[in-house]
Amino acid sequence: MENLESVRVAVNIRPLITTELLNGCTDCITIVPGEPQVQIGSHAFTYDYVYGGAGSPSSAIYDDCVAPLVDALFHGYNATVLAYGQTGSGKTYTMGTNYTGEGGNGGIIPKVMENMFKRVEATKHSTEILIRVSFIEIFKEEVFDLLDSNSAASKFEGPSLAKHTAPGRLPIQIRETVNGGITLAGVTEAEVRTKEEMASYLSRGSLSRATGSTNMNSQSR
Ligand SMILES: Nc1ncnc2c1ncn2[C@@H]1O[C@H](COP(=O)(O)OP(=O)(O)OP(=O)(O)O)[C@@H](O)[C@H]1O
Repeated sequence: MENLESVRVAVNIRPLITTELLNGCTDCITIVPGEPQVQIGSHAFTYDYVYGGAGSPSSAIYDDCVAPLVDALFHGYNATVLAYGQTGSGKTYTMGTNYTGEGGNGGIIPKVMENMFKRVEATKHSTEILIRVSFIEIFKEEVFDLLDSNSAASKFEGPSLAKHTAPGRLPIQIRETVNGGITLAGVTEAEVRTKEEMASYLSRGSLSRATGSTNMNSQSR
């Protein structure tokens, strides 16, 4: 039955970070043993998976939740992995979108890249596969192309500067296609042939993000 569900929800509980410990914060979530269920006070919430804390190790997220989607891609399906949570809850860390190219491959996206190209390599004699990447940021209800080399954001030289809204960045337009789909007009779709090439777009786009640093997320950048 589980595989028939097209949407599955996993919770990744992060440990308290140093500033929280210094402020005397304590864990408020307990995991119901043997169940994908967490308890906060008198409220219990059930998900498809629970990682971190006393749940399954976070390192299992890719194999459990994402590897089947990568497999499905090669069978012609679309797949989306969406990280949702308040600021500082661990979305960037879990997804791996603070990628610098040096180590730190624990996030979901670096693992997707690695496994996609393994698959491409294994099937290259029988199948031709075209991979294109886009990297956008939705910031204050506008969409920005993080791979646009003409954009002011991409010309920023370091991650510390990239924390601020880039002046002069032009948002891209969201349009509806004739058949009712949604398209991002003119968004960069870069063709990539190797994992390294794709990783360079991820690290370039990561540096161009304008997302503000907050007290809760500043250590992840
Ligand atoms: N599973 C984890 N294990 C250890 N540290 C973590 C984990 N998840 C997040 N952190 C740390 O918690 C802090 C906040 O995480 P992160 O920046 O990923 O949050 P975020 O949800 O992306 O925030 P924002 O929405 O503001 O961008 C960072 O210091 C990060 O290194």
